[in-house]
Amino acid sequence: MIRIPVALGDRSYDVAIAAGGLARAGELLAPYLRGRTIVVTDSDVAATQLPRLACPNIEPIILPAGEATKSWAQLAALCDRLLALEVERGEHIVALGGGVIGDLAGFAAAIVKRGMGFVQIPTTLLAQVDSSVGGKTAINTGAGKNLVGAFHQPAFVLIDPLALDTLPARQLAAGYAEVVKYGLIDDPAFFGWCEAHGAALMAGDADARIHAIATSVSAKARIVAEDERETSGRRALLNLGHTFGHALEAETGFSDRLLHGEAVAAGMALAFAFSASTGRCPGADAARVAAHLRACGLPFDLASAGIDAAGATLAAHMAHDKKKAGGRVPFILARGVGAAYVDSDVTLADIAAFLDAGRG
Ligand SMILES: NC(=O)c1ccc[n+]([C@@H]2O[C@H](COP(=O)([O-])OP(=O)(O)OC[C@H]3O[C@@H](n4cnc5c(N)ncnc54)[C@H](O)[C@@H]3O)[C@@H](O)[C@H]2O)c1
Ligand SMILES: O=C(O)C(=O)C[C@@H](O)[C@H](O)[C@H](O)COP(=O)(O)O
Ligand SMILES: [Zn+2]
Repeated sequence: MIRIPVALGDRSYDVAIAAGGLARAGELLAPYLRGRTIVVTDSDVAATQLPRLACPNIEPIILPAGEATKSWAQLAALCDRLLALEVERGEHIVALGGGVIGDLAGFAAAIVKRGMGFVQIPTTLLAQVDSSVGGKTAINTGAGKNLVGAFHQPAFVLIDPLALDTLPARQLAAGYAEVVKYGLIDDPAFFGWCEAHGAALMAGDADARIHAIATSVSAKARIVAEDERETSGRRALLNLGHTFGHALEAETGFSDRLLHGEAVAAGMALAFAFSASTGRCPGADAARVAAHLRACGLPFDLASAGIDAAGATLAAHMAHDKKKAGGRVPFILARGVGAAYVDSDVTLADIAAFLDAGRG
C-alpha cells in the first residue's frame, strides 16, 4: 500500500493507494465508521463496484449517473436523504464513485448539520488522480460549472486501482487527460513518461496505472498544501485547460456529449496553441501536446471536441470563471511543456479572436 499525506494542518489526511482496497475497506475505514456505512454512489457504480465494498451495515444512497447529477435538485434530495437517516455531525459519509459523486457528496457533507465528515473512495481514473484529493466540492448551475460549492476536505481517501477494471474506455481516456495535466504544469519528465507509457496504462497495465495515480496524487497534494483555497495563484495551475474546458462543457449543457476530462484535454491543447500563437511557448511544444492527446483518442482542438460555437459565445461562458478578479479572467498558459503559469494580461477578446481564427 502507498500512503500519500495531504498536509493541511488540522485538516490533514492520507491518500491510500491499495490494489484490492475495496475488499479491505472495513478495516481501512474503521476509524471513520460508527456501526454503519452511509455510501453515496451512482447507478453505474452501484452495479459494478458497490458489491465489492466490504464495509459493515451499508446504507446505500444511489443517485443517477452522469454530470447532470451535480445539480440543486440532486443536492437537495441527497441532503434530505442524509437527514432522514438522522446522520450525526461526527459521522462520515462515504463517496463511492467518480468526480460527480465526490463533488456532490462532499458538498452535502460540507453543509448538512453545518458540516460533517466524509471519505472518498474514487472509482474513475479522473477521481483517483484528481477530484478525490484537495477538497473542492460543488454543483453546476444555470450560470456555469461548479459555481456553487465549498472547500471541504475529506478525512481519508482510499484508492483501489482495481476498481478501474469495469470503467468504460471513454471514461478512462477522459481521466487520463487530468494525468497528462500534471506533466504539463511543472513536470516535463512525467509528460515524457506519459508519452512512453500512456498506451500501456490505457490497456490495463497495473504498474503504469499505479505509477500514474501515485505521481498525480503526490503532485496534487503538494500544490493543494501550498495553496488550499486557491488564493496565491499556485493552486490555479491545476486549472490548466479548465477555463476553456468549462466553457466547452457549458456549451454542451453539461451533457455526455463532452465529458469533463475530454473538455480539459481540448482546453489544454487550446491553452498551448494560444501560448504558441502569441509567442509565449515554442510551437513544437504545442504540437507535442496536441499529438499526445490525439494519440490517446482525446479532443485536441474545437472541431475534435465537436464544438462550433463562436469565440464570443465561449468567452461569455468564461466570464463566469471563479478565478475572475477585478473584472479580468486569468488564464493558465504555458512557456513550454512543464512550464505552466497564470497569465492575467490576456483578455477574453484576445481569446475569442484566437478561437475564431483557429476555426479557419
Ligand atoms: N473536485 C475536484 O477537484 C475535481 C477535479 C476534477 C474533476 N472534477 C469533477 O469531476 C466530474 C467528472 O468526474 P468523472 O470523470 O469521474 O465522471 P463521473 O463521476 O460522471 O463518472 C463517469 C461515469 O463512470 C461511471 N463509473 C464510475 N466508476 C466506475 C467504475 N469503476 N466502473 C464502471 N463505471 C464507473 C459513473 O457511474 C459515470 O457514469 C466533473 O463534474 C468535474 O467537474 C472535480
Ligand atoms: O483541484 C483543483 O484546484 C482543480 O482545479 C482541479 C480540476 O481538475 C477540477 O476540475 C476542479 O473542479 C476545477 O476547479 P474550479 O475551481 O475551476 O471549479
Ligand atoms: Zn478537472
